[in-house]
Amino acid sequence: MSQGRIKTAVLVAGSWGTAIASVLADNGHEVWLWTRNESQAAEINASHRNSRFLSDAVLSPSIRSTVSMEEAAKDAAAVFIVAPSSAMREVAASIRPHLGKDTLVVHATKGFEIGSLKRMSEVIAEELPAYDPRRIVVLSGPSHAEEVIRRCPTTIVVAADELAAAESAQDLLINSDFRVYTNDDVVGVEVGGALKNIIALGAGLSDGLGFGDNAKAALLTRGLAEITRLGMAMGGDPMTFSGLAGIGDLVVTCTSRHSRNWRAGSMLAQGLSLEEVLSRLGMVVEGVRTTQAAYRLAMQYKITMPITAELHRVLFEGKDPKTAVEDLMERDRKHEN
Ligand SMILES: NC(=O)C1=CN([C@@H]2O[C@H](COP(=O)(O)OP(=O)(O)OC[C@H]3O[C@@H](n4cnc5c(N)ncnc54)[C@H](OP(=O)(O)O)[C@@H]3O)[C@@H](O)[C@H]2O)C=CC1
Ligand SMILES: O=C(CO)COP(=O)(O)O
Repeated sequence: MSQGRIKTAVLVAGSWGTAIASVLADNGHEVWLWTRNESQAAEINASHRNSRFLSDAVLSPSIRSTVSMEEAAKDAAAVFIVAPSSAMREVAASIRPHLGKDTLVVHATKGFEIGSLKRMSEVIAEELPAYDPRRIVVLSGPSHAEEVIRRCPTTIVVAADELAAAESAQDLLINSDFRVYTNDDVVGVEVGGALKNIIALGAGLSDGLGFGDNAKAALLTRGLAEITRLGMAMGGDPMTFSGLAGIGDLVVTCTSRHSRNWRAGSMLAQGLSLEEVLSRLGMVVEGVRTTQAAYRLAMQYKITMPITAELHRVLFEGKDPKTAVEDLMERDRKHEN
């Protein structure tokens, strides 16, 4: 079901947007990579590099970068929004005047809007009121940009209420290095992709404190239990959390040296403040805001999320991480399920 060469726009030119642009270019599509940063656009166009975010990669010369949203999005058959969750509403609103009725809208952002606690597809639907929300596709799964750009074998999932939209995204992205599955559980895929970052922060803390592999396995397993509980309460299919957007992404983010969330946790364990950690990393660490959002969502849905609650105390209430682990271990005894 190939769509042939089409015009695509990727917003924005961070690590993940640049990697997705590269997959689209590898598949022969016309790719416009939008950024708000003129010097970054100039570097991508002249040197085929995005040195701030993917310093080792040489990009396809066919990727063109622009600071003009009109140039990127006008007449595009597919628009990929790959902004941090904090910028999603602003970026989605900025494409509204240029979006065609039949344009495919895909987002690859992992987080919630902090004020409204909305999922990213809900934010996009609000900002694009003329667009059929059933056709908004979410892209998620275990996929570090640093490996995708090197064409390491990667599997991801694309989900939409209207399966044909997910299949269109699958068709645009799939190749022999990048295997794309479809799903119709938008809620589960979005919630799984967002919440795993909380557990990855915890895994980084645990590793940084030298707690070993048993502790990490415990965090992954009990973390998945929390993710599944909240995800199901929000309407997700339990099966999704055993898939790429659940356990798949949880494993890669909790174990990979590429993960910014894991690295942030391990730096916190060294005693750095949250502000210092974020400024040293210089890239988005979604798990910080997602911990705030999930803490509130857990209260809203009356779900027990002990790891999230302890991480919230460590990040925002000054609790010592070692005491947080002791408190987790000394909770009332429980049946596993
Ligand atoms: N990196 C990865 O491997 C993966 C990331 N993701 C998800 O993708 C999303 C984006 O992350 P990632 O690409 O890694 O982030 P990066 O930190 O690599 O890049 C963030 C980008 O967002 C831009 N930006 C921030 N605010 C705005 C704004 N208001 N308007 C326009 N541009 C803005 C930044 O531009 P500037 O430089 O001008 O500040 C920068 O280009 C996150 O939700 C993340 O969880 C998902 C899978 C893999
Ligand atoms: O979502 C990711 C991999 O699938 C990226 O995780 P980090 O944001 O922790 O680097």
